Amino acid sequence: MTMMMGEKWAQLGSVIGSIMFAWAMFNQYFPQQLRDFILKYGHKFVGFLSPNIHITFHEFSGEYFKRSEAYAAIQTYLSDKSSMKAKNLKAEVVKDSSQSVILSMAENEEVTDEFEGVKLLWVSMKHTPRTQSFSWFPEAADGKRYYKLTFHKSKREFVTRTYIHHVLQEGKEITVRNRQRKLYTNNPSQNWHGYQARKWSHVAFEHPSTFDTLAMESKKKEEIKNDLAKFSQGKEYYKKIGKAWKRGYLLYGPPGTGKSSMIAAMADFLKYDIYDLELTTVKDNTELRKLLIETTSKSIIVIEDIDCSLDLTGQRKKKKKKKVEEEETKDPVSKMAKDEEEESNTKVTLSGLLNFIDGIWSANGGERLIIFTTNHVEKLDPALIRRGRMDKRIELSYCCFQAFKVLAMNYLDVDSHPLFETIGHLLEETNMTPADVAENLMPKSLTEDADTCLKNLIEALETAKEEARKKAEEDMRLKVEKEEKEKQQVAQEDVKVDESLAKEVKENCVEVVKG
Ligand SMILES: Nc1ncnc2c1ncn2[C@@H]1O[C@H](COP(=O)(O)OP(=O)(O)OP(=O)(O)O)[C@@H](O)[C@H]1O
Ligand SMILES: [Mg+2]
Repeated sequence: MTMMMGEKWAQLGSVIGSIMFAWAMFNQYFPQQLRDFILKYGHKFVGFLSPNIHITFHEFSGEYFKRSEAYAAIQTYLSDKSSMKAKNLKAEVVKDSSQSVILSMAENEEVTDEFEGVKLLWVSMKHTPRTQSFSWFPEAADGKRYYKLTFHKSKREFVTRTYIHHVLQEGKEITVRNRQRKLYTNNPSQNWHGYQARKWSHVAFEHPSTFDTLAMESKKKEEIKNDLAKFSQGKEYYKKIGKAWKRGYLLYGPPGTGKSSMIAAMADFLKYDIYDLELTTVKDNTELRKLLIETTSKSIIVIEDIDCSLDLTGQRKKKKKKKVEEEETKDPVSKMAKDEEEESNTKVTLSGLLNFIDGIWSANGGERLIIFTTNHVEKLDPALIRRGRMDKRIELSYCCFQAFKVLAMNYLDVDSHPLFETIGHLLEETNMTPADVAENLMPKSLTEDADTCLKNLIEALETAKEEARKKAEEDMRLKVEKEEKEKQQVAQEDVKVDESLAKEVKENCVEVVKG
C-alpha cells in the first residue's frame, strides 16, 4: 500500500516536472509575439470545443471610470455565498456598516452557485496591466478586477434572463440589509450656507426598539407588520395605480404609550433611514420643500407632536386678524405693506405640508413613509387626517394584558407566573402606560427577582387605581358643586326678572289709572 502511494507521488512529481520544463522552454524559445498568438488562439480553440459560456463583469467601466453597480451587487451577493463556501477570503473593515468586517472572495477564488437547479461557477479575477500606467483611481491602478461567470451553453437564456437579474436584485437587497441606518435631523436654515453646509445632519441610528420588544396586542402588531411589508414590496402596484410610492401613518395616544418606540421598530423592520423633521425650526413652506426634496428614498419622515409644532389654526386666526385690520386701516398703501410683512412672516402652513404629502416630490424615487405623532388626535385639523392623506391611523393606548406579557418577557424573562392573573385584572381596571409598567417591572437592584418586581407592579397598579378613584370622586364633587352654583345663579336671575316685571306692570297700571 505504502509502496503504491510512494509510486503515485513519484509519478505526479515527474508529471509536474515535465510541465514546468515545457513551460520554461515555451517561454524561452518562442518569441513574445508567437507566444501571444498561441495563447490567444489556443484559448479560442479550446473555447470552440468547450460547452461553457463565460460572462465577465468589470469593476470599472464606461466613461469616467464609474464603479459599476453590477460589480458591487455581485460582490455583495458572492460575499454572502462565499463566506460559507470559499476558503480564501478577503476581509475589509468598513466603518459605515453594522457588520464591521465584510468578507469577500480573494483573487482567483472560485465559488459555485446553484439556482433553480442550474449550477454556475463564479471566479474573481484580476487583470494586472503590463505597463505601469498612471490612474486617478487607486483601485483601478493596481489592476482591473472582474468577476467571470461560467455556465453551460444550454443555460444561456436562463442565465441572461433570470439568473443575473436574481443576483443583482439579491445583492442590492443584502446591501440595504447590512447598511448602517441613519437618523437625520434638519439644521436651522441659517446654517444652510457656507463651507460644507448641509440641510440635514445625521448620526448612526441604533435604537434598540423592534417589533419583538414592542408591547401591544399581537394581532395589531401583525397587522401593522403586514401593512409595512405590503408597502415596501408595492413598487409595481403603486406605479399601476398612478400614485406616489408613499404611505402616511398617524400614531396617537397618551405620552409613554410607545409612539416613538413604534417608529424605531418600523425603521428596523423595513431597514429604512429616519428623517426627524423638527418643524419649529423651519421658517416657511419654501424651506420645507427644500428639506423634503433632499430626503432619500427608503426613508421614514417623522413629524412628532404635530399639534405642537404646526400652528394648525394659524390660517384661521390670520384671516380674523386681517378683517379687524381692514376695518381699522383706511389707507390702502400701508395696508398692503402690512400684508406683505405678514406674508413673509408666515410659518409653515398646514396647506403647504399637505401639498407635499400629496406627492409633490414623488418624482425622485418614492418609497417613503410619513409618520405624524400626537397626544391629542382631537385637536388635529380634519383635513390633515382624512383618509387618503393618512393611510393608516394607529392608536397606542394604555397597557393591556397582552402588552404586559411582552414586557414581562423582555424585562424579567418570565412568560407565566401565578401573579399574572391579578395583574391582568388590575390592568383592566386601571390605566397605566406601557412606559410606567416597564419602569415598575425593571429590577431596581441586583438582588431583586421576578417575584419582587411583579409585586412592585401590583403595588403600583393598586396605588394608581386608588388615585384614579379619588380623582373621580373629586371630579364628581366639583361637578356637583358647579351645577349647584349654576342653579343658584339661575334662581337669582329669575327673582330679578320677576321683580322688574312686577315693577313694569305696576307702572303701566298707574299710567292706565292716570289715563
Ligand atoms: N408599547 C411599548 N412597548 C415597549 N416599551 C414601551 C412601550 N411604550 C413605552 N415603552 C417604554 O417607555 C419609553 C417611552 O416610550 P416612547 O418614547 O415610545 O413613548 P411615546 O408614546 O413616544 O411618548 P411621548 O408622547 O411622550 O413622545 C420607551 O423608552 C420604552 O422603553
Ligand atoms: Mg415620543
